[in-house]
Amino acid sequence: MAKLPVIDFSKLDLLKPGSLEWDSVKSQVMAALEVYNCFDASVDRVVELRKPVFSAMGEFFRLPLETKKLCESEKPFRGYFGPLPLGLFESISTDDGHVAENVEPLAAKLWPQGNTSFSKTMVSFTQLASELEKTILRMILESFGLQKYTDELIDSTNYQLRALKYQGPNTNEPTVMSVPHHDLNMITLLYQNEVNGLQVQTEAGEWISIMPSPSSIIVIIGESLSVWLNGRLSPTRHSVITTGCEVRYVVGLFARPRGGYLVKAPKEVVDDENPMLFKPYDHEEFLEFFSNQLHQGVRTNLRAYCSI
Ligand SMILES: O=C(O)CCC(=O)C(=O)O
Ligand SMILES: [Fe+2]
Repeated sequence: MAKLPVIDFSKLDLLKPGSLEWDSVKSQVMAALEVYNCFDASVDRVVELRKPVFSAMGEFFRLPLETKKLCESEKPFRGYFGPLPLGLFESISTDDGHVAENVEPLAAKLWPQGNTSFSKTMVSFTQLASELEKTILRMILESFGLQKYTDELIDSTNYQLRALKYQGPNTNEPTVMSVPHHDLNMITLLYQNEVNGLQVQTEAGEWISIMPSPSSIIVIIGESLSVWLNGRLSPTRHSVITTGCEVRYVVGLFARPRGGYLVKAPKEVVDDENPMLFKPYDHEEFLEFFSNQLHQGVRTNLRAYCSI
């Protein structure tokens, strides 16, 4: 069975644009995306966060439902605490989760006596993941000759932190927890506990099961990056299928365009041979449309929403 390429990002802090090391990692990234639409970034520094992150998430998800619901729709938090089909899935998100001041109020709301280790741990993860995301984004833009747009894109990114919990389905029958989909944001980074389940579809259409190591951060391309690149990269189609009774925890960084920023393909990727495929759009406006449609039982997709 095909295996996702593993790319060594252990020298993340030392990788500098223009260096030989940078160019070598960049070409591995582009080669992996071309075939797999996805790759496994190996980051040794995340291993020391593994225990604290999953124990903080366990502490959060074990809180009573009424307590978790306190933060369900209060900005900068967004929660989902079921009921979903099967009632198996819960999640909580924080906008700009790399900023301690955004995560601390969540801990203060949930634990009246405070819980500084929860916010510290989650913020440390988001900071590390956002550094990795910026590096990968810069490499992708450079390889399309678009590096001058890197700062503009980074400045207009919301580094959303998301914690996900999947209850085990209590059966050995593979059970679909998340149907095949594309993420809507620019880039998603996923870090999971020992319970596997993520599957991704290669460019040739083959589905592969992801078996990450403790240092693996899985890199997924979302639809808005594909739109911004005028289709130069395909978004990663993926799903979650699990078995057994163990809880699956995933912490993710969902880098997405801020409201007010017009997502528009730069002129360098538009020419006679590559006409503009998508209308410029505002991501927050799209998300509002998306969520209204979802309430009516329709899952739209971004490329259809803004296609010309
Ligand atoms: O659980 C995972 O590994 C993937 C989650 C996912 O696809 C999503 O939240 O969009
Ligand atoms: Fe996803």
